[in-house]
Amino acid sequence: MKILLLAGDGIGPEIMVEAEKVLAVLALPVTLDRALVGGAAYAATGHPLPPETLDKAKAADAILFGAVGDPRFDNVERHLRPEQAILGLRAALGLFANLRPAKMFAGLEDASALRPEVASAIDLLIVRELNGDVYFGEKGTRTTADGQREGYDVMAYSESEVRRIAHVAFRAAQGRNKRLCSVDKANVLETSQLWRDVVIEVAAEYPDVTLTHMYVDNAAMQLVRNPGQFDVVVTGNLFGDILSDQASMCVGSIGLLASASLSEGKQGLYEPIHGSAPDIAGKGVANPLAMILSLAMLLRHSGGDEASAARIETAVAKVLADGCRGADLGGDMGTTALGDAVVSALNNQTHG
Ligand SMILES: NC(=O)C1=CN([C@@H]2O[C@H](COP(=O)(O)OP(=O)(O)OC[C@H]3O[C@@H](n4cnc5c(N)ncnc54)[C@H](O)[C@@H]3O)[C@@H](O)[C@H]2O)C=CC1
Ligand SMILES: CC(C)CC(=O)C(=O)O
Ligand SMILES: [Mg+2]
Repeated sequence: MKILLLAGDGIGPEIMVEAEKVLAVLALPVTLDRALVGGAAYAATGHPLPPETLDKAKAADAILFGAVGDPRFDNVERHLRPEQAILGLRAALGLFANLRPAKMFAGLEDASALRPEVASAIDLLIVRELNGDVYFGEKGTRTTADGQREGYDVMAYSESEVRRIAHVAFRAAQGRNKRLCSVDKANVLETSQLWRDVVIEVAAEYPDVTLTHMYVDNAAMQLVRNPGQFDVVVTGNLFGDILSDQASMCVGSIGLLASASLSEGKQGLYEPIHGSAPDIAGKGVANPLAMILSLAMLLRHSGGDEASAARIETAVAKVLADGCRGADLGGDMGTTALGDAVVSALNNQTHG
């Protein structure tokens, strides 16, 4: 398997080092390559997603992605901002299905933003559509009749876009607890009414899955009130982006949530759900566990290597159960120490 490592900027390179250490311990028959992306690529080449990076991404079986978003370049033209690199990769590679699992790790209940007895029930999967919605609709600024500037971003979903993400979500629910909650804003948005109609059509093919619908404002509230009610949640790009950051604090930290971005084929991009965290970049305190868990998702989904994925997840669970905590979880372990702890847990597995 050819894996492309795109560390990016901010904390991206710091956490990528820890994932590479984990990969080295597993000693798998993989070929690694690297390329610049985001702020690092913009600084070196004047573009956040240079052609050579895109070519390498297209040729890879899987991409492990750190993060992009460098405030030094916040004021460059929008299409050259570091964040455009990840949006460009998602579009160019057809990565329409973003899987964002959130599960409570044993022993971490005290770190949740919720009461421990509420948090302990969390085991959900957000299936976020990743190629459409306001992020990819027509956008711009125009002048209103009364001479003001007005910004606009068109929210649009076609039937086929909704259908293909609905199938991913129903299949995921079949492999879990057979409950799917579709989150929309169908009381207000035409896009959401079509979304809901198509999801209901697709449901006919999955009679073993119980489908419910929830408005996104209620979903945000229910995620905090009673997150244990959710099994699989399917939603659009914007709502999924927001709800998954919220879900991360329900299980303790944004530094724990991994994701897989999948296309119709076997290729996938794997990244933590968080961004480049400029406020802590360079300080050695970023939590690398979401990055390491993203590697596990890569090995499972693109590599078909369930055993190695499970080993990594078991090692991370062990490290957390042993009380290892970074600053985000109220502890004092740095990025390197946390990566070392996972490596050590993996080595101990190997040696019985
Ligand atoms: N896929 C990507 O590369 C993404 C990029 N971004 C970009 O990242 C930049 C920063 O965005 P923010 O809104 O600040 O979101 P962020 O997710 O980077 O950070 C939000 C907060 O969470 C903390 N945090 C994030 N990851 C952490 C980790 N692994 N360990 C400990 N603490 C962690 C940060 O220190 C910060 O206080 C922006 O330029 C944004 O556009 C945001 C989300 C995703
Ligand atoms: C840079 C953003 C478009 C990405 C984001 O916030 C996310 O995918 O979670
Ligand atoms: Mg986000």
